[in-house]
Amino acid sequence: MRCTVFGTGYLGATHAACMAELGHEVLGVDIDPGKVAKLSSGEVPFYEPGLGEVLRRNIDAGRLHFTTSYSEAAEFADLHFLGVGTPQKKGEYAADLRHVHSVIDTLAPLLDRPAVIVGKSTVPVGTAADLGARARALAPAGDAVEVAWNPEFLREGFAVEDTLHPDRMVLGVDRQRPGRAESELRELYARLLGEDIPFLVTDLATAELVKVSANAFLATKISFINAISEVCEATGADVTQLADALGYDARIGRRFLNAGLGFGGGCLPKDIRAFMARAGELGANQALHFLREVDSINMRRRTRMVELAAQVCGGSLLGANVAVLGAAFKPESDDVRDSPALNVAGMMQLHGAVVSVYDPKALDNSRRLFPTLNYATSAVEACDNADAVLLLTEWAEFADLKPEDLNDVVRARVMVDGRNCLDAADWRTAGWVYRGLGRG
Ligand SMILES: NC(=O)C1=CN([C@@H]2O[C@H](COP(=O)(O)OP(=O)(O)OC[C@H]3O[C@@H](n4cnc5c(N)ncnc54)[C@H](O)[C@@H]3O)[C@@H](O)[C@H]2O)C=CC1
Ligand SMILES: O=C(O)[C@H]1O[C@H](OP(=O)(O)OP(=O)(O)OC[C@H]2O[C@@H](n3ccc(=O)[nH]c3=O)[C@H](O)[C@@H]2O)[C@H](O)[C@@H](O)[C@@H]1O
Repeated sequence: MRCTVFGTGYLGATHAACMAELGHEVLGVDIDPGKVAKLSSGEVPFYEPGLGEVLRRNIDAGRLHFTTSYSEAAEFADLHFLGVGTPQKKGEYAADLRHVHSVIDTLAPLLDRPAVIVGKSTVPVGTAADLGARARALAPAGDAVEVAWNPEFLREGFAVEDTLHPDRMVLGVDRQRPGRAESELRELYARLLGEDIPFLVTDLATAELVKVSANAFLATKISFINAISEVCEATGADVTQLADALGYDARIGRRFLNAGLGFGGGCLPKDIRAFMARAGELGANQALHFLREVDSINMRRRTRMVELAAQVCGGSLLGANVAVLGAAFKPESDDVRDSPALNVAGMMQLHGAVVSVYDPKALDNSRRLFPTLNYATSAVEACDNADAVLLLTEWAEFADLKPEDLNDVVRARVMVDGRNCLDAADWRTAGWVYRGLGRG
């Protein structure tokens, strides 16, 4: 089969490469010529484990190409995926849909034969129906253009794995109109679905809500354990052992109960806010009030970390040398969008600390976002003469750090473990002051 993918960022580049991996002919479309040039040459313009190999294998096979040309895309296929960004609007909670609208407004007028547009982006409920009306009005093919919604659930750092082995496939279709989105996607995903992966077909609104509800639940689970973490801090209890004990209950499960600096990234924070905004527009805002608390618990973790850093530096950050290990919003990613680690680093600098940041993959993106911070090329360099070391993103190389790696590097043996990924006893035995978030 042939398909296009509009938007070749973290989601779209992965989707395009993986659809080619399934044996299809794919054309990725982006308005960023730099990104298109890099992808066309087999270079992934961001860090995503394993994606480079899939990209290059399928470019070499002649199945995968990238372009900035919408007319080329309209000619190339009749199945078009939409994977552009839906960031939070400046100064509002609502999602910014201008990129989504731009794809439809530019592509639809070129559609002079039947076509299926399948949304992957995370959008407020009701968007898909609106885009369908918009596309049918603009397309020469009129009602022969169908808009469906197939939300994406991939996690950064596991994007290829999650795309090729999803937990489930969800497809929303316009129940008012006969269409071929379901048959097209069943054919496109056939090699995936063979692994008895559930394929749920529903209406457009339900599919849109499944996605935002999934992210809202995940954010809620994280803020739940971080709320409990605040109680643990007040009682000297250990939230990591508490989470282990909760996780043995199959109804709760241990995953996403890691207390620490909380959630960031280009999705969870914006998606819960957009969900609240949309619910408000629909008159259902009471229903999602709890998400306000989810958001504020999450943001409180960051200010708590800054307080803790000041505490361990003798009560003030003024003039303190602070090493920050981790800048990406999570390990195995270079994504610094709403990174809790960088947010904390920036706040500490504002409090007068001299901050030195190291991250295995996210330094370039960090420099662009926070140019005034100091950046190191290794953990040891970042910790040189440090009054405190803050572990804020749990990269494996940081979780594997031993006290002897840093004993003679720092000015004061103080470790603040923002992701509770170190063994407190190891560090305390080596004479370090060790503080976790919610670990006594
Ligand atoms: N990043 C992730 O792990 C996941 C993201 N999503 C959702 O997917 C969507 C995209 O997210 P990301 O890939 O992270 O965003 P991104 O910002 O990395 O990529 C978006 C891409 O779209 C391009 N673009 C913008 N306007 C365009 C247009 N008119 N035509 C063609 N290309 C255009 C941009 O140049 C950029 O390369 C969002 O709605 C997000 O919530 C869903 C699941 C996972
Ligand atoms: O819509 C999206 O973009 C995606 O958002 C999340 O994926 P992602 O943001 O890539 O990363 P997660 O692994 O979910 O982590 C999100 C944040 O939560 C934090 N987190 C995660 C787990 C945990 O136990 N505690 C915790 O603080 C991480 O550090 C990170 O900052 C969802 O997990 C994906 O299913 C979804 O497709």
